[in-house]
Amino acid sequence: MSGISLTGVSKRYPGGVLAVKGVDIDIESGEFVTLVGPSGCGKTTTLRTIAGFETPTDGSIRIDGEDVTDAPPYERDTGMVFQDFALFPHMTIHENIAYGMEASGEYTDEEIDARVAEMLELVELPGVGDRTPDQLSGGQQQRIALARALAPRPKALLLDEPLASLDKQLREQMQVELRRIQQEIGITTVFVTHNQEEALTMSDRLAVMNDGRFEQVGPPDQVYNDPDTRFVADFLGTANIFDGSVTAVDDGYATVDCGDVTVRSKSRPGIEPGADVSVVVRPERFEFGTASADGGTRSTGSVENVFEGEITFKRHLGSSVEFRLETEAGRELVVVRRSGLNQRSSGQRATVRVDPDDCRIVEE
Ligand SMILES: Nc1ncnc2c1ncn2[C@@H]1O[C@H](COP(=O)(O)OP(=O)(O)OP(=O)(O)O)[C@@H](O)[C@H]1O
Repeated sequence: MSGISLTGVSKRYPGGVLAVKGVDIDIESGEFVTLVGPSGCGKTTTLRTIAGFETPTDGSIRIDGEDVTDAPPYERDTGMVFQDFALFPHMTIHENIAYGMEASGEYTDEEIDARVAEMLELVELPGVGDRTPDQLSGGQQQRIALARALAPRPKALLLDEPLASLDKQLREQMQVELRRIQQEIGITTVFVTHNQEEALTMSDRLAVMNDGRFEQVGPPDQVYNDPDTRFVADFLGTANIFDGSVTAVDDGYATVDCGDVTVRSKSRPGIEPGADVSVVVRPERFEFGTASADGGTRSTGSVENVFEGEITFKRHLGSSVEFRLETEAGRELVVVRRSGLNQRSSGQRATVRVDPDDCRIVEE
């Protein structure tokens, strides 16, 4: 199996759009990496430079240690799946899956038949080989597209929003299925999506893209819990953001004056008093308390990080409940707690608090 390395890869399209601006990543053999970001940030362009459908303006690409920067797609040994499946409508499912192996001229008919049968087993659709694509559902067609991409044993699998056209339930089912298949054969995979939940649940690592750059690359829990930038915090999940000015830094913690409230947060290197910063608190990090009983956080013994307000909104999310709390100063906080623990309702007054260790200072 093989890794993929991008070094300083940029892409400027004819006409002038600089779609990718010097991205670097080393994807390990067998790793599942997701490129995630808003529409137009350069995800598809990055993937297409790996596949060889676009040539980078700058930088280099290696697959399995070999420099493929200028190699055409068919010399790169990658399998690609697109959002619209792109199955050949006039061919049977068997012919679709066999296509890449037939085209290579390297396999006997017996080898191809055996491999097609193996691929149909892998995607759990044995026995559909004689049908045509229009005789399969959307989810089944997408499995066949995956089987077709994997049949010639590519070094890497490249997936461009492959689940985007499926309805929510099927999409969730296919997320699990795709990950199962990827892990079963251990193939290096680059997956493009603008769906943050998909990125967080499926990947070994994700690269959050913004305006042609990688803002942060890391495992899902790290990128979610420890965002480097405000963009990453905002793009992945919900973030409570406190903008303010640092008044003190001691013992690795910063005190941030946000006007209506003071927040004490774990600091980060280079943060000095006087700096304008943003503090991010994930909704699950707040705990409910009572104003009189709290009297402050456990870590600081002060009233920092205790916020009082009225619950203006409550909704059930399944295993958890989301609350909106509005403070006197009009600040709205989003709080998520496990179901069953929360007897509070809209209209009630409440306090929430957060441990400074659960607060993150991010860059703009
Ligand atoms: N063939 C092209 N010629 C010129 N500009 C292009 C071309 N393809 C994409 N672009 C531009 O490059 C930028 C990045 O596009 P890209 O498709 O890579 O983004 P994306 O993150 O995949 O977006 P989406 O999620 O909408 O597919 C956009 O500004 C887009 O308009």
